[in-house]
Amino acid sequence: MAERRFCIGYALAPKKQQSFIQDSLVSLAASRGIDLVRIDTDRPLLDQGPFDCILHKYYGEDWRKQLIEFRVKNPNALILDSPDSIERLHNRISMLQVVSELKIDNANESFGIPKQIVIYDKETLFDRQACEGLKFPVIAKPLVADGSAKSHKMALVFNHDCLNKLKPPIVLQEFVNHGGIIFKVYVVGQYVKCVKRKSLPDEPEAKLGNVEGLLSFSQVSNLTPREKINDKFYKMMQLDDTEMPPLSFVTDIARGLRRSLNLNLFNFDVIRDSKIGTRYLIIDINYFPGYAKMPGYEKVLTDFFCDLAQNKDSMKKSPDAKEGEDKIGSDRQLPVKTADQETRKTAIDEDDGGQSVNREMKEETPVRD
Ligand SMILES: O=P(O)(O)O[C@@H]1[C@@H](OP(=O)(O)O)[C@H](OP(=O)(O)O)[C@H](O)[C@H](OP(=O)(O)O)[C@H]1OP(=O)(O)O
Ligand SMILES: Nc1ncnc2c1ncn2[C@@H]1O[C@H](COP(=O)(O)OP(=O)(O)O)[C@@H](O)[C@H]1O
Ligand SMILES: [Mg+2]
Ligand SMILES: [Mg+2]
Repeated sequence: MAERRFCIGYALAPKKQQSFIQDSLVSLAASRGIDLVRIDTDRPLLDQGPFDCILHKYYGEDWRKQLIEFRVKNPNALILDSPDSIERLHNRISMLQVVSELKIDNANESFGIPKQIVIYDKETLFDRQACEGLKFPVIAKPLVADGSAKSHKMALVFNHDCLNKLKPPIVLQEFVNHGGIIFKVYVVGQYVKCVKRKSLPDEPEAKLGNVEGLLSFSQVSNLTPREKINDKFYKMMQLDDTEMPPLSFVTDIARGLRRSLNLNLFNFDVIRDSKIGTRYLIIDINYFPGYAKMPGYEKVLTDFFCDLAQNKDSMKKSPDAKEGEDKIGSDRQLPVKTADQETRKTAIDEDDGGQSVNREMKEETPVRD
């Protein structure tokens, strides 16, 4: 009898397709019975396939409608992830709301989000009262985080007078000194990996040479060294010497976020408050991030796809998904392998191929079925 293969159709923007769909991933997945097939987004989705699963980072009303139709015609197919769940990450306020609602018992470390306010119009920007209680410097971030270049354009603002240079709607978030290092926590289903990256330098380094009171920047952790805001600072700073956050703590947060966001594929940015060394602040959550930057991403993703293939048949509707609701995929997550506990692998390592620690961890039910 012919081998039963699991077909995953992917719909990705060209840049994403180029970085994520590498030959090494396609061939490893194929060797384990998973076919990765490109979806032509210029053609109707229903004319393509058949697909057991759709993997997508693709937007627009038309695409959403096509996914709804696809779901009606293919009730057993998985859609990763639900457009509704992804949507929540497209607004920098709703994105971080889940963090504030998360409860994790940890005696040594604490977590939260930096103090922030949202400004919808120019008048409020001039209103000093609106910013009362907010300490400068602040980072001004576009409210919308839809993946456009514009949505990554930030400004470090040193005083209230400079706010008038900004274009609402924006979020003003207190800048927190964090030693110039950011932790990026990648989540792929039950798998969690934390890496270090360079970030904005602490004040006053960030302010050095700045006379305007406002410093614009974009995608700091992805910049080449030449483009770094203050290269001298990074030379002085030792990325290698920075201690990682405790593995179990990061994993607990990742697990909690995965449940409440109802997403399988995301990462989040965490900084450690230099003033309170045990306080961690989550500043950003991204859907389907640059996984190809994770060493060994092919295996992590292939393992995840194989888990999907194995567990697909046992996936059920979640109790809170109403019939006919415009929820695609959000009612489907990978069920746990045992009734209430399972062993899973969590990895913490350095971004640039440094030391890597893999630990087997016991965790409670990581996802609901
Ligand atoms: O392209 P990459 O590999 O830098 O990945 C970007 C992510 O970088 P990261 O994995 O966190 O280092 C990036 O993360 P940051 O916002 O830089 O924290 C975003 O997830 C970005 O997607 P979008 O533009 O917000 O839709 C991601 O871009 P897309 O590839 O999804 O367009
Ligand atoms: N509250 C903050 N305090 C200090 N640095 C921050 C803060 N928020 C963001 N940053 C820095 O700005 C960068 C971009 O901000 P982020 O919210 O992650 O936006 P993006 O979605 O474009 O990645 C972060 O990677 C970090 O270096
Ligand atoms: Mg970020
Ligand atoms: Mg982001």
